[in-house]
Amino acid sequence: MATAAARDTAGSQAYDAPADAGDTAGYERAFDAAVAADERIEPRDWMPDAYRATLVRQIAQHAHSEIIGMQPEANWITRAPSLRRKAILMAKVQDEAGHGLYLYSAAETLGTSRDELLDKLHSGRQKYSSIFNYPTLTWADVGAIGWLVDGAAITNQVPLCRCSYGPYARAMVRICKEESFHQRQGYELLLALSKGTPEQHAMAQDAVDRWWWPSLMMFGPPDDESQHSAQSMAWKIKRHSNDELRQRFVDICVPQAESLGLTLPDPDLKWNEERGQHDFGAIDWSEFWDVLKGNGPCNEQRLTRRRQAHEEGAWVREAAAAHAAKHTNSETGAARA
Ligand SMILES: CC(C)(COP(=O)(O)OP(=O)(O)OC[C@H]1O[C@@H](n2cnc3c(N)ncnc32)[C@H](O)[C@@H]1OP(=O)(O)O)[C@@H](O)C(=O)NCCC(=O)NCCSC(=O)Cc1ccccc1
Repeated sequence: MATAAARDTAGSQAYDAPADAGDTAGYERAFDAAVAADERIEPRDWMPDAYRATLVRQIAQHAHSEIIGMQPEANWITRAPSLRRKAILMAKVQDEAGHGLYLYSAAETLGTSRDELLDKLHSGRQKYSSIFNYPTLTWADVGAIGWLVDGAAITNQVPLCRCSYGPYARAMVRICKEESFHQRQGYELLLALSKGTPEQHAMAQDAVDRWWWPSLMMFGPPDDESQHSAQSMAWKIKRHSNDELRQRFVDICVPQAESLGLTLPDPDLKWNEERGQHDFGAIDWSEFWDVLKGNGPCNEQRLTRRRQAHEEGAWVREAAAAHAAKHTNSETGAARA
């Protein structure tokens, strides 16, 4: 059997599949053995239908989050306080579009088309991250998104670089590198505000107060309410539970908040010597489920804008398809001649 590294360079190839193509139990055993041995599953490998469906669900939701996630920050591009900040923010928002595209491509390797996924997003049949249903009220929110939202995204996504499905795992490597830059720019932006005038400091604190709890919700429901975690962890799609990653994020943020000179809005947040981790207050899960149902402050605005952008982009898709067809025809013509 090829090692994960060898398979990464070799591209798509089947793991040790049974000789008899009708031997479903044999395929299942080979798939389970490949997952147990930490091998990568590649697009042409046999995989259980439910594994494929779980990946499409998660990767599509992830891709949609990147694309919808462009909106809250793009809201501030025209109002960035300096040319430097504007250039950084434009680069960040462009990176997010790129992440969405890698992820849609990864989902396409599972036999689902991008049109189908976008249609499901636009009709509300597939989700995107709850976090992007909150408004960006001040410039400091751009910093809070970078520090907290990108910070939470990295904490969740670094383990996904070891996901059992090859195309998703490989997409995550580059995405995590770029998210790391995003997180640092958010931290640096908040630090500048925190050390600025009393008004700027207050604006930074207010942004952190509003984004802290929704950032903790990004990791998903508590483990005992997470319907997909057990199976996704058995398949090594997810490597850690929602609560484990949430705890890791809290422990990372506490010293960073101190260095920023900002406080986290949780009176119950304190170091637990025995556990070697921070205790933190109760999350308002009713708010989370309500946002998922479409009742967050910006759900309607985000989806309306997305549908509108898709319609406005129709001519670009048509022109690209016409160009590709012309190119293919002229190549075919050249080959005939
Ligand atoms: C951990 C989890 C999100 C959820 O674990 P699972 O095992 O999949 O589910 P579980 O059983 O625990 O949940 C039960 C139900 O609840 C749903 N649900 C749960 N949580 C959420 C939520 N927060 N929002 C909305 N829905 C949520 C879940 O889908 C399921 O519903 P379903 O049955 O599908 O209808 C997982 O899918 C994952 O790691 N995804 C990849 C990472 C990813 O997508 N990152 C996105 C942010 S990227 C970013 O931020 C970059 C950026 C930064 C700045 C600016 C711009 C861009």
